[in-house]
Amino acid sequence: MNDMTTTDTTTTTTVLEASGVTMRFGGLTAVKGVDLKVNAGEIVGLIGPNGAGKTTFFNCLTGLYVPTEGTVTYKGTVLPPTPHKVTAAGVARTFQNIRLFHNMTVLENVLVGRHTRTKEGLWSALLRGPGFKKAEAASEARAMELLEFIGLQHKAQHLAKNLPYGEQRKLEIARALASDPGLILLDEPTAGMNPQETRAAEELIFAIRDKGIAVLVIEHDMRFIFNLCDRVACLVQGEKLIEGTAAEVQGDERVIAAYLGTPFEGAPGEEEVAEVEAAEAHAEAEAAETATEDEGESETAETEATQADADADSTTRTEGEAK
Ligand SMILES: Nc1ncnc2c1ncn2[C@@H]1O[C@H](COP(=O)(O)OP(=O)(O)OP(=O)(O)O)[C@@H](O)[C@H]1O
Repeated sequence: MNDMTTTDTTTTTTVLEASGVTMRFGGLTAVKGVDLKVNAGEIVGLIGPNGAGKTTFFNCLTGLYVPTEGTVTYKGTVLPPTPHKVTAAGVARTFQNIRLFHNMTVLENVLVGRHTRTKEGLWSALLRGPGFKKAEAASEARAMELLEFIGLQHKAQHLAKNLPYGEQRKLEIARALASDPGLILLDEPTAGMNPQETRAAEELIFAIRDKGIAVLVIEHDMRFIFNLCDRVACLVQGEKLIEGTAAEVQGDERVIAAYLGTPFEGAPGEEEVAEVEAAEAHAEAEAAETATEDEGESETAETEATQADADADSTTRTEGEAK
């Protein structure tokens, strides 16, 4: 994206293509041979239970990790394995844990995101020559435009740390947009947000897509993801379990099983799940047995108490009669 004008979103050009991406950490394979495409104008969701490998996959796409195997291309060119070069190539991202410069202003945070698009060199910056001043003014204008886009222009001079949580997340998105990406990767953009903030985040992501920026988003909030995404891929234990439209993925029983923890055919850890279920069934049966025993005991105690009352009554009556 090089301006804020709305672009045609009907094109099917592939923006990002990950082929056979594998990431191993010693003996642990966090991502196993994952293929994924994001086309221009698309919002693609990446879901999966905790520890499924979603963030690791993002890190492989953005140069934070060099994949053990596989390739990642952006608009047909293999992405360089360094984060700032990936950003310069046109892929921006946000992080699961907000990474703002807390003691800098809102505007300064967005300006930091502009650095890959600023051509002025060190000497120009030090001497603050006319070239630098012109570039600085242009960057500031662009940053203000982005703040307006996310609705934070009135807080440009506030310190980032003083923003409410939902606005800090928005600011992170504005900072990522400042590098004029063609693709933005959002890692849990609604984490910790209330329902209103989540709704606003959804609108913001649609607006980003409408500006011609493709979106790949990781989220745990299923309602959010299925509302938002054109396609959704689900990772389970590092592998892509399924990819399809929101409706296809939402209704797939393997996805439901992955989230609810029910075993499905071929699922890793099936034996362990069966073992846990057997143990739970055993514990339930024992609890039911104990409850029956307790019931029996309390019934006996009740009978004994009734009998004792009856005995006491008859004694009283006998005593009365004797008087
Ligand atoms: N730098 C690392 N070194 C070793 N293991 C790692 C590293 N990063 C991630 N892992 C492991 O890789 C697996 C996948 O983790 P990852 O954070 O990618 O999952 P996730 O799907 O993003 O989870 P969540 O939804 O909880 O954020 C986990 O078992 C994790 O412990």
